[in-house]
Amino acid sequence: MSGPNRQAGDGMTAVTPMMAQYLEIKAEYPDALLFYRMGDFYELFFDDAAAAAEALDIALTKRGKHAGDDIPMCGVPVHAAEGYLLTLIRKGFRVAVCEQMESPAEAKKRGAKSVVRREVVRLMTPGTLTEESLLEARRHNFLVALGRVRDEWALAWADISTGAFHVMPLAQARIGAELARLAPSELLVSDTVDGELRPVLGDLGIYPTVLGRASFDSSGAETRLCTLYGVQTLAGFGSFSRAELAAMGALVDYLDITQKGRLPLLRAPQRDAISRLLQIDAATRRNLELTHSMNGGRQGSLLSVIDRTVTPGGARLLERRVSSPARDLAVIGRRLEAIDWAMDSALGAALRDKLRKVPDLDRALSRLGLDRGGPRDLASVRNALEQAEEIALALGEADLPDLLAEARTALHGHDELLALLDAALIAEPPLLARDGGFIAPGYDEGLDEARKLRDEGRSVVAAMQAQYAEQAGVNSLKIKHNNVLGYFIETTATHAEKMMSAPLNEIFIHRQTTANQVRFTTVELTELETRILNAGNEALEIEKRLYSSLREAILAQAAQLSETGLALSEFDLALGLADLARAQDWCRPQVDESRAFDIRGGRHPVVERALQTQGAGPFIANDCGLTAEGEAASVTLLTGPNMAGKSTFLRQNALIALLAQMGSYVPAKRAHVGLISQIFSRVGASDDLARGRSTFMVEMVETAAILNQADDRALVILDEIGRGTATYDGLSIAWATLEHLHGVNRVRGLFATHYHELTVLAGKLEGVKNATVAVKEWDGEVIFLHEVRDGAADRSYGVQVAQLAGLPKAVTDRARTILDALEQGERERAAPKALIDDLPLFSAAAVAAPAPKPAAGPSPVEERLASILPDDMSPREALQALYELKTLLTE
Ligand SMILES: Nc1ncnc2c1ncn2[C@@H]1O[C@H](COP(=O)(O)OP(=O)(O)OP(=O)(O)O)[C@@H](O)[C@H]1O
Repeated sequence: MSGPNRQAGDGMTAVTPMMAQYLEIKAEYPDALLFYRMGDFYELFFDDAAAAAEALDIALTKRGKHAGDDIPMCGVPVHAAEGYLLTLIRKGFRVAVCEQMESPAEAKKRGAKSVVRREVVRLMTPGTLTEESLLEARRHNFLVALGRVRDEWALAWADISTGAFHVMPLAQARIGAELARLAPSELLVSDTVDGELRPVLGDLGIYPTVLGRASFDSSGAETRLCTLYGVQTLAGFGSFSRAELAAMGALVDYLDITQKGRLPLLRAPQRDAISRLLQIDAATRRNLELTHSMNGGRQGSLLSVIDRTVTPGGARLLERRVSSPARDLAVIGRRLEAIDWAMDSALGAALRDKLRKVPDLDRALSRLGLDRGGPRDLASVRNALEQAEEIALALGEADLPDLLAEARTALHGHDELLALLDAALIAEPPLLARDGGFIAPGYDEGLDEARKLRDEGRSVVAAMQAQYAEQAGVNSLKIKHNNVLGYFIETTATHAEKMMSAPLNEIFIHRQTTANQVRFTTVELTELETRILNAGNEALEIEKRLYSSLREAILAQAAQLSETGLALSEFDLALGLADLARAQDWCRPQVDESRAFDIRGGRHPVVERALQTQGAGPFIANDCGLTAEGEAASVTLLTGPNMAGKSTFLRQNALIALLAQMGSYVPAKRAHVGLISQIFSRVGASDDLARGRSTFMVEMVETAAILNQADDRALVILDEIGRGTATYDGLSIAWATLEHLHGVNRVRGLFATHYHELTVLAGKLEGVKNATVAVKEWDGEVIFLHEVRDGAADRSYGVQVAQLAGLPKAVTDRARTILDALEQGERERAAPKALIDDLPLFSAAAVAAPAPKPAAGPSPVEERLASILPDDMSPREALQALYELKTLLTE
């Protein structure tokens, strides 16, 4: 065998003990980057190193060989690891953190070649974070699990950084909408449902974490949940379906895996019922920009303009309310009463000042629960309780509405814990318990004693320095301390000579000579050092013990403490919404069982805010009357020029409905909203090429969802449906859609369109009326008044708007000529009115008529249909096939 080959062969066999350990651990975490602790660094090897180096933009080096090849390596210092972890998690990686479980010295005791014992202590994933620096304070971080047992489905979700834990049974068709509501940071699915749900999840941009089916086993789930809560049976929490158990069990199993057996504090699971929530699907959420604007950020969303909360907990409560408005009159009423009180209360400003000082109680608790906290988290609990106490005191016996009266009760009851923390902690403790220095003097006698010894020792050092300086006759002599030598005496080389010769050399023992300095010690100094060290260590030990007992005391009351946290958030939210309502002149909506929808002087909160900040003139308030009579529908058909404000008007009414049902005041002079079950909002034709669908296909898929799901309590907002295709197809589809919504779904709705032909429906269908956004024409130009009035628009003003947009004058002049010619041609051919009168107006019934049966054998259409395999088609191919079928039909 030749030399080089032999060397490669050696490389194959010579796996170092450390590399063997690395490979063994790595094999357990194939889907995660392994942060392998080596001294002060986390090192990554092989593919992990390449991926991390690229993602973190750090140098990729190499270390040793494996199977004859260089081992790629990169590393990050432990003290700066959090920043790197944040980047990796944001980029979608999961990270297994592997620590050294013993010191190298301990390993050596087992034999010279022993490798330090290492273990993965935590698997970091986007849904299981607790670190302040890795989380957004004002947002939830939901880990969601989707369970299924036969035809039953359920979602369970938890935010381990706050302890929230919920479960909800749901129909398969609702999965997309509910996931859009929760916006999970991480979704767990079983490998058995993964494939089936890929399209839904893909649409939402969710890449699930796929677990084995054992994680979703519903009987194992019961055991896991009982262990988590330390109970014999789950009966005390309610009775759960198999699917709900499967989802909750998988979630707890995953926490067990990622937290390595250290389970977070989770509140008792709370069942949410879809029937109690206003239903909003994913497309509507996007379209109404509830918590994110179209460009993805929080800026420009409804949430961003209504958030006046002053605590992170309050902000998260608001996010929950905006994402999940209620459908329950009692719930809405209670929330509105809380705001009524906050509007009138003279205490408001004082309470908000106190709330501003409330730290993030939920997240501090969660870190303490996972034993990832520190003295600062203890102080957060103390500070929150202190403010809770002060707020309760300020409220006194004030007459509060139910919601806040209950919250006030939850503010109390922590006197003992507060007194304990108050006595035990200094005002501003350090982040980590490691170095001590957080327990207040006077709290623990033993600690005070040890600290005294340690500190006295330090003053003895100062005295000793003066004494030695005199003895040696060297004024510049200093006693210093470093981690290598401990305490030592230092002097310049010029004076050292004297100290190294008799008689001084009997006292001063030489330790080290550096470039300019010589260092000594003495017997006395060494003894003193030992005393200081011992006292210091003892103080540290005592502090660590006290830290644990304070942590225990807090955890013993975790459940009540999180109630207190929620109570503070309720006050914060009510006061925040009241402040907003006062500042922006919002009104209290009347919400009841009727089918009313009557808004006077309504405004769009986000557009109005934008106009305010740009100083671009006032927002024009508009009325909207969609009150439905009896069982009938009530639809307003809105026509008007481009840029007139149609979309704004449509959305503002959907937002007012949503705000009213989340239990907030609304941007209007007056608002009467009969309970709404679902809100649908669609905009015609926005391209969705990223998901491989044509503009028109998206529009139709979304319209289909509405026609299939809307009930007579739905509010439907359609903006230019049908515009993504040829004029007559579009008009026909818009026409039939409107008829269906009116006759079958019987919704309350707003329908904006450029098809002026549709306006004749107002005369034909009871419950459909016309409205238009007014403009003035002046000197050939349009002036937008943004006023919604009864009646239909006479024309589109498209050419004028194009002119405003800066199209060259030659083009707009030519367009005007063409438009005149077209309009004249149309008038001469046949009045469109005639065409419209011929159409089967109540075609919802006509559509239901059975299609004529073919005489014999399959028709070409049927043959083609039979050959289609929908599962194998992309949306684009499906659309193509649809066109083919249509052509075949006409042939
Ligand atoms: N009520 C209003 N008061 C003041 N300004 C308004 C009002 N409504 C809309 N605007 C302004 O007009 C702009 C255009 O509004 P919007 O997008 O709603 O028009 P549109 O009729 O839907 O237009 P298009 O048909 O071209 O989509 C808005 O960005 C806003 O600045």
